[in-house]
Formats: sequence, C-alpha cells, structure tokens
Amino acid sequence: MGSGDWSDEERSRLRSDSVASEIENVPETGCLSIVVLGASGDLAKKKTFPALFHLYRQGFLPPDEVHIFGYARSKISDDDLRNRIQSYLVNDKGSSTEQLDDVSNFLQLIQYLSGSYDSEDGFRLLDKEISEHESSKISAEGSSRRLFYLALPPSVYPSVCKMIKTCCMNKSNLGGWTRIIVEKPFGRDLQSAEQLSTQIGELFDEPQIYRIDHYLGKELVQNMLVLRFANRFFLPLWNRDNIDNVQIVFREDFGTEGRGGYFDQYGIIRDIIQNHLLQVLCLVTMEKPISLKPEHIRDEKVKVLESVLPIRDDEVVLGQYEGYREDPTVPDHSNTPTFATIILRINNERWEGVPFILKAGKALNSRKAEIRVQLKDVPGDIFKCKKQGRNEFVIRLQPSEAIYMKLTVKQPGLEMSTVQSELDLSYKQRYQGVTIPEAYERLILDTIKGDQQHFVRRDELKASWEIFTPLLHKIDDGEFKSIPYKPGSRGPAEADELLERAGYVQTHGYLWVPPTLEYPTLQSFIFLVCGFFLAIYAISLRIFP
Ligand SMILES: NC(=O)C1=CN([C@@H]2O[C@H](COP(=O)(O)OP(=O)(O)OC[C@H]3O[C@@H](n4cnc5c(N)ncnc54)[C@H](OP(=O)(O)O)[C@@H]3O)[C@@H](O)[C@H]2O)C=CC1
Ligand SMILES: O=C1O[C@H](COP(=O)(O)O)[C@@H](O)[C@H](O)[C@H]1O
Repeated sequence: MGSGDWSDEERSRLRSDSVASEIENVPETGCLSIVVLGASGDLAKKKTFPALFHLYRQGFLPPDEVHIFGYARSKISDDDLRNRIQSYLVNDKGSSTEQLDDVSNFLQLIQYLSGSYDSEDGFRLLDKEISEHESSKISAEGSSRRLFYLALPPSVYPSVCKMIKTCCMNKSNLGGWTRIIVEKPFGRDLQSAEQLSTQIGELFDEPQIYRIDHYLGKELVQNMLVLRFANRFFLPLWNRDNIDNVQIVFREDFGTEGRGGYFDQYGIIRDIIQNHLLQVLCLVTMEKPISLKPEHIRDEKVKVLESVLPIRDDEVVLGQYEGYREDPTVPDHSNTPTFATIILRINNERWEGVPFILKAGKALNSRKAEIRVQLKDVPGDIFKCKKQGRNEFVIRLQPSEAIYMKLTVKQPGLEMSTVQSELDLSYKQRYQGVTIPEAYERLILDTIKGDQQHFVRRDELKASWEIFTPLLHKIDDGEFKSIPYKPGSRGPAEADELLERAGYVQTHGYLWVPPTLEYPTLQSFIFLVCGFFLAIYAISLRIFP
C-alpha cells in the first residue's frame, strides 16, 4: 500500500490480509526494540514506562530479547531518565525487595538518547544503537522487531514518522517488523486528521499504524462485546423497543492540573468525547461482527459511526469551571469547554429515537466513568413501581469496576410492597486476588503481537471527526458559549435539564454503594472477639464452677 489514499480496495485487502499476516505468520520471538519518543514527557513517565514495567514483570518482555530506548530533545542522561521514571514504578504503600530488584533490573534495560524530531542526526544515532543491540542479541531463529511509541504532541508526528521511515526501519534481511503507536488527539478536526492520516499513510501501511485509544484497553470496555453477544439475556432487549436512553459518562474530580496549555488548544470534546466516549458508544451500539477478527469488528464500528445524525445545537451544553483561566498558560478570555453534554442519535433500525447522552467534565464532584442503559417503563404497572425508578443496566468502568442491574423486587417481609435493588457483579468482590491489567499494558502487548482489534482504523477515525467537526468549528468561532460552573459541582444545571428533556428519569432515594471486603472482615473480627470471650467464660466456669 504505502500511499496516502484510503480506497475501498485497500480496505478490503486489509480485511483479508492483515489478520493473517500480522498475527499468524509473523515470528513473535527474537530481538525487540521499543523506542519511546517523547520519553521526557508526562505520558511516558506516568503511563508508557509503567506499562512496559508491568509487562516486564509478567515475563512478556524477556531481558535477553528486549531493549528499551527513550528519545527526546531534553539533554538528560540515562540515569536522569531512570530516576524520573522510578517513582512511578514503585508501590506507594511500599515495595518488597523482590519488586525493588525488578525495578532496578528493568531500569537497566532503558537507554536514553537525545535528538531533535526533524533532523536525521538523532535518528541515525538511534538506528545505530538499535542495530548494535540487535546484532548483540540476534539468534538464528530470531528476527528484529522495532516498536516506536510516539508519546508526543501530534504536531510532530509527520516529521517523526518521516525520520523513522528514512533512518530507523527494521532491516529486512533480519526479518520481523516495524510498527508505530500514535496517541490521541489525532488531529483537531476532520480536515487536519485526514491530512495527518495521509502524511503518515504515505510512509507506513495501515497494519503498521496503531492509533491508540486507551479506553479500548480498559477491562470493562473490553467486556462490552462479550456481555452483548455472549448472553441471551441482552440479545432481545438491546434495541429501541426496550431501551429509553443511554448515558456514557466521564467525570474527573480534578482540573487540568498543569496541562492547561495543552488542554486549552483541544477542550473536553477533543480530549475525551470524540475518542474515548465515542469508542465506548461504538461497542454499545454496533451490530454483531461476523467474527472477532479486527477488521470485522472495525467494519461494524464504522457502520454505526456513519449512521450518527448531525448534532443538534439544542442538544449540547458546554461548561467551563471557575478558576480554569487562572492557569497562566490559559488565555484570559478562553471559551474552551472543560465540560460537555452532547446527545447523539443513531439513524438505524435498532436505535432510531434513542438518545445517547455523552457527558464529560473536569473538576466535578466525583471521579468515575460509566455506561448507564436505562430501560423503558413496564407497561401496565400493577405494582405502582414506576415512581420508584426504572430498570437500569450499569457498567462502571472505573473506579470500582462493576456491572450491576437496578431492578424492582419485593420488599422482604409480610407485606407486598416493592423496592429498588440490584444484581451486582463487583469485580473486587467477585475476583479477589485478580489484578486487572492497566489499559496501556494490554494495548502495548497487543501491538507487539500485531493485534489491531483494540486500535482505531483510519476510516473509523474519519467517521468520528465527521460527527464532531461542525460543532467544534462553531465553538472555535465563538458561536457556542461555555457556561461557568463551580469546581466540585455536577457541572452546569442546564446539563441536567437537557438530560431530563432527553427522557432520563433519575431514581430518587436509591444509591448503589460498591460493596467492600471490609464488612465480612469486620464481621469475622466480631465473631472472633465474641468467641474469645465465650471461651474465657466457658473455661472460667470449669475452673470456678
Ligand atoms: N499525559 C497524559 O495523561 C495523556 C497524554 N496523551 C497524549 O500523549 C501525547 C503526549 O502527551 P504528554 O506526554 O502529556 O505531552 P508532553 O507535553 O509532556 O510532551 C511529551 C514530550 O514531547 C516533547 N514536546 C513537548 N512539546 C513539544 C513541541 N511543541 N514540539 C516538539 N516536542 C515537544 C517534550 O520533550 P522534549 O522537549 O524533551 O523533546 C515532552 O517531554 C499527546 O499526544 C497527548 O495528547 C494521551 C492520553 C493521556
Ligand atoms: O486521555 C485522557 O485521559 C485521561 C483520563 O484517563 P483515565 O484512564 O484516568 O480515565 C484524562 O485525564 C486526560 O485529560 C485525557 O487526555
């Protein structure tokens, strides 16, 4: 392929080729070089290196095959970089000697190189170092694999990709592959995203490009297709006849915290809604793919995205928290939204008439992300339970991962009265001792395996920008104003009014509390203490009858 065009033929070739060539036939052993570009930055230290460390600890990055290179412009030493990363690898609550040994062994795999993003010198040096590492490690059956993680602002993607292509591709006589991971936001609108796609598409084939959206790596997001398509329960319910409205919500209880300069150029729609929440929406609404092959899944996602109707102005509420502009890197008159509620409507047989309410905000009263599917009222309500609230199916993505169903049951006792309760699958309780992998950890491993299932394809990205670009342009042109809201609040009151207009019915007097493991422990403790005193009493009776 290698051209910037994205034709139907290329897409169908990808459909038939990529899974086979990328997953089944490519050797997955041999030397692996992972290059983190932008190694001095925030994402690299908080997410990328910790994810690599977790993969290392679990044996996915064997030290005799893997070497990690950090690359950025900052003039720092190997040890400076290692020190910067170290505190993100150790456990706050204290690490065991074994864990500390792992940290120090892992850090020894990392080498730092300084260079610019648009001149060949630095990348030639990088290639030389990678090649040296490959020749020291290469075995007869091995191959050379080069993974470039662009933990960088998108403005430098074209020049960095050009440098990689010119200087750093894996050497074909060794076999293996070269893959690149690019972060979001991929562009600012439809036109810039397409331009970026064309520039990168001229350098790399689509199967080599991994557009990462870390929400696709979250455990409960990955569970969505299983829930929907492996359970008879949901199959007949999942449509406009039964579902009244769906909310997909992201809330953070902190502001932009030192990232104001970056954030102000993008805003909450580009930062969260156009990518993370829209990807979740795809998994909630897409039709069943014919198989789990990446291309089959992504074909269905594109279809549903292309069925989204233009966003109506009266179905948007924007907000900006008070104090946001106090960040010295944010302009005094910024109108950038830090909060948005937007209703999307899907024009197909399954979803016509159902509002999908996407809501995201910073500096709100809580931190959580969830999908809330609200069902319609029961017709012919003989129990008068309508006033108590509707059935809801909730997927809590974070924190306290859980899937629960809010439903009406008989209040236990002699009377025939009803009450709201829930069927609750809380992960901490159900899967005790199981560590849920971090999203980045899982997605980097997928990249090494060549599995594109949880990455965004070019036409998917285009369809997602098509949905939001007209609204984003209106905001950029000042046609939409962000309503101020208090930090620590629910956001602007207008957003709740929009929710109500869309048909969402709030359940009053009911709150789902994630079950904790403390209660049984406390209970056992009480039993133990009572047992102890009973035993003392029994013994004293024998001694002093
Ligand atoms: N931070 C996060 O939590 C998340 C970030 N992302 C995405 O990941 C990417 C990287 O984010 P993050 O690490 O926060 O970004 P940073 O602002 O920390 O940038 C990363 C590195 O890029 C270099 N850099 C910064 N600005 C420029 C510039 N204008 N031109 C050239 N180089 C520059 C700097 O390295 P040096 O000067 O040493 O070369 C910096 O250390 C972005 O696309 C972001 O949207 C996605 C999800 C979460
Ligand atoms: O991509 C981003 O995500 C984080 C939130 O990620 P989470 O996994 O903690 O939910 C957000 O804070 C950041 O603004 C955004 O760029």
